[in-house]
Amino acid sequence: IIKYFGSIPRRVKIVEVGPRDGLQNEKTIVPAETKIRLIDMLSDSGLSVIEATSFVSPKWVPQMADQMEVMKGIRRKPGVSYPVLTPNLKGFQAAVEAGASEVAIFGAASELFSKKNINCSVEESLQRFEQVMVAAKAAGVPVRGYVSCVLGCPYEGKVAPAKVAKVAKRLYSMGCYEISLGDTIGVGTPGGMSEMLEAVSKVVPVGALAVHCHDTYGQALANILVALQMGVSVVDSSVGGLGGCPYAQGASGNVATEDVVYMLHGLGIQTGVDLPKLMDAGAFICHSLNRRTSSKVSQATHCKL
Ligand SMILES: CC(C)(COP(=O)([O-])OP(=O)([O-])OC[C@H]1O[C@@H](n2cnc3c(N)ncnc32)[C@H](O)[C@@H]1OP(=O)([O-])[O-])[C@@H](O)C(=O)NCCC(=O)NCCSC(=O)C[C@@](C)(O)CC(=O)[O-]
Repeated sequence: IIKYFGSIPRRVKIVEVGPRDGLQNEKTIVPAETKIRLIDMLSDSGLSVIEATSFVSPKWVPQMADQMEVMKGIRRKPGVSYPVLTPNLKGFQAAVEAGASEVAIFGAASELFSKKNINCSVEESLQRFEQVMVAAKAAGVPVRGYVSCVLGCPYEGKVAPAKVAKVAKRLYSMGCYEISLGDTIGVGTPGGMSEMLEAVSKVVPVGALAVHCHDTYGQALANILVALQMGVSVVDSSVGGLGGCPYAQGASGNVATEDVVYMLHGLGIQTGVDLPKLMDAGAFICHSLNRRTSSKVSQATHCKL
């Protein structure tokens, strides 16, 4: 199959963001033991990166206030990393205290989104991230970088690829080992995705890029396929298609991990993920939230039962 898809990778790393991005927007507080069980089920499914929680202000995101309990409660599987979000030095220090061995800083290509999400300008955020980076380097903690609003902003509308490239380059230059490009509100199309990736891959090696697609307009899988064709081999997704950013109203969940895995396996791409076990994790969390899964693959499979 692969010959029809250009330079599509043979193996893809999936970064599971369900326990963090998936749950951060839930209005009812999800008990820490449910989050811990979810993370353990996800690691049992073969996922190698599971974003566990975030060390942000509990006033801003109350759902993540149990970050310490979650980090202490999970069963750490060898070979699996459990990164956490840290917006500033305070968050970084708390994360390390909780035993985090990898963190992520999160910036945006849009000024207004940056202000709404982390209460500072893009430039101020990059200065804060520099401080986190210095501390992380001293502690030997790898840092991933996010850029939000790469294909559109809920407050500013269209975002120019050059703006995305500028922030991505800064994060990469300060030492992030990977830059995740977030279509925060899921407005992108394959055309916009390819244009944006073309601009970013001129300043950050494509091997250090990840895509993070929300599925608001039903374009996420198509956008991911384009990214794969352009050489990207890291994809963020959320089990059950849970999620949304509390500071991006109207944004639906991330693309469902089950659907990404199904597509990748159909392309002959290895992920290391056991799809039935992953679907069990999705069923567990959707049942706990009393919610129908947004994964098309899980919906179709359950219809057949
Ligand atoms: C960044 C801040 C903290 C600035 O918030 P601020 O109010 O400007 O912070 P501050 O430095 O002025 O401090 C105010 C209070 O917050 C406390 N504080 C300060 N820092 C921390 C911390 N790390 N952990 C816990 N507490 C903290 C600090 O101690 C103080 O407490 P008080 O004296 O009032 O009791 C705030 O805006 C915040 O927490 N924002 C997080 C928002 C968030 O988590 N959004 C969702 C994640 S991003 C996302 O989902 C997008 C992504 C990554 O998935 C990709 C995509 O889809 O695009």
